[in-house]
Amino acid sequence: MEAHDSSEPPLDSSEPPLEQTLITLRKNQSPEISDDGRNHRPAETLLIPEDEESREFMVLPMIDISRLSFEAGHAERTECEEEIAEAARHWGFFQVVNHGIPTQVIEQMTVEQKKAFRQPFEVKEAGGGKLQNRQASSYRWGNPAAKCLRQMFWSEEFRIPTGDIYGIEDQSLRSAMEMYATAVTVLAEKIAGVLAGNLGTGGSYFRENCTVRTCHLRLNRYPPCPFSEEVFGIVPHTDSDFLTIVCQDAVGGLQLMKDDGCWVSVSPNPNALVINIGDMLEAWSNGAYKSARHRVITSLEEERFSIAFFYCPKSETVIRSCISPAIYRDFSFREYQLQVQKDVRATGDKVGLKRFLV
Ligand SMILES: C=C1C[C@]23C[C@@]1(O)CC[C@H]2[C@@]12CC[C@H](O)[C@@](C)(C(=O)O1)[C@H]2[C@@H]3C(=O)O
Ligand SMILES: O=C(O)CCC(=O)C(=O)O
Ligand SMILES: [Fe+2]
Repeated sequence: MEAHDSSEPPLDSSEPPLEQTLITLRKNQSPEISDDGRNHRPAETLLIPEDEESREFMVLPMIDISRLSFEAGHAERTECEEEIAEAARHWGFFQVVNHGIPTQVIEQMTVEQKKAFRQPFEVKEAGGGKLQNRQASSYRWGNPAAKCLRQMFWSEEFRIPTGDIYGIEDQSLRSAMEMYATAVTVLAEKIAGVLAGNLGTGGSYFRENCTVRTCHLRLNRYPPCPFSEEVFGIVPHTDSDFLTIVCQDAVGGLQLMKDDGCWVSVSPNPNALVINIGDMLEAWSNGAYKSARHRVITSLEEERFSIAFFYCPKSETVIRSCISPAIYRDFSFREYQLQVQKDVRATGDKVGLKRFLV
C-alpha cells in the first residue's frame, strides 16, 4: 500500500499516525534483494524468522487462587502456593482464576479504557484528554526511540502512576481506575507474598517498598495492522517491575518465551488474569523466578486492548538477592530504570538485568 494513496479510506481522527512512522522506518531498512527476478525481503529484516519454533499446543499454567483463602484447607493452600512458585520458576508466567477482582470492576475499566482511546488523536497527544491529570502527560504511541522497523510498536498507550489517579479530571475514568488499581494491588501483594514465602522469607519487603505511589497502570491499544509481518504490537521485552498483572481482551496476540527458547501464545480466557514475573523479582530471587521475554503480535482485522498493572518498588529501594551468593550486584530501582532508559535511547533496545551480573 502506498503511504498516502488517494484510494485509502481517510484516517480515523483518533488513530495515531503509525503507518507514516512505519513507512519512514521502512526506508531505513536494507534494500530488497532480487536474485531470480523476484523480490525477497532480506532474512535479517524478517520480523519472525521462518525457522523460529513456536509451541502453539503448550498451555500456560492456569491456577485457581481461591485456594489461597483462609477458608481453604492447609493442604489446598500449600498446593496452590507450590503451583504458583513452580510456574514462576519455569515459565515466569501463569494465569489466575477466582482472583477476587469483581467482573464489574474489570468491565467498567475496559469501557473507560475504550472511551479514552476513542478521543481525537490531537486531544490524546496534548495531555491525555480524559486522562489529563495534574502530572505529566501519560499518552504515547509507536516507540519514539525506534531506530528500525523491528523496534517499532504498533500500539498506543496511556501510562499512569497509580498515585496520580486521584488527579484525573474525568470522574468516571478516575473512579473506574481507582477501583481497578486498588483491587489489582491487593492481588499483586498476595502473589508476591506467596513467592517470597516459597523462598523462605516473608512478604513484608514488598508491602514496605511497593505502595500506591510506586506502581503503574498502562492501558494498551493495538490497532488492526495491515503490516503484521513487519511490525510487532510490542517488541520482545521483559518487564522491569516485580510482577505484572495483565488483563487482555478476547483477540489474542500475547506470546511468551518459554525457558527452552520457544514462543508460546497466551490464549485469552475471559475469567483469567495473566501474571508475569519482572526483572526485579528475578534479581531479588537470585534467578529462581524468571522474568520471561514476551511480545505482542498484531492482528490484521481486529483492534486489541489490554491493561497492564506494574507492581514496582520505590525508586530508592535496593534490590538485593535474598539468596547468596548473589548473581546480580545490589542496585536501586532508580539505577535500573535510568540504565534501561539510557540503553533504549542509545540503541532502541533494552539490555536489562545482564548489565547487573556480578
Ligand atoms: C523501547 C522499549 C521501552 C520499554 C523497553 C523497550 O525496549 C521495550 C519494552 C518497553 C518496556 C515495557 C514494560 C515496561 O513498561 C518497561 C519500563 C520495560 O521494562 O520494558 C518498558 C520500557 C520503557 O518504556 O522504557
Ligand atoms: O498487551 C499485552 O498483553 C502485554 C503488554 C505488555 O507486555 C506491557 O505493557 O508491558
Ligand atoms: Fe510487558
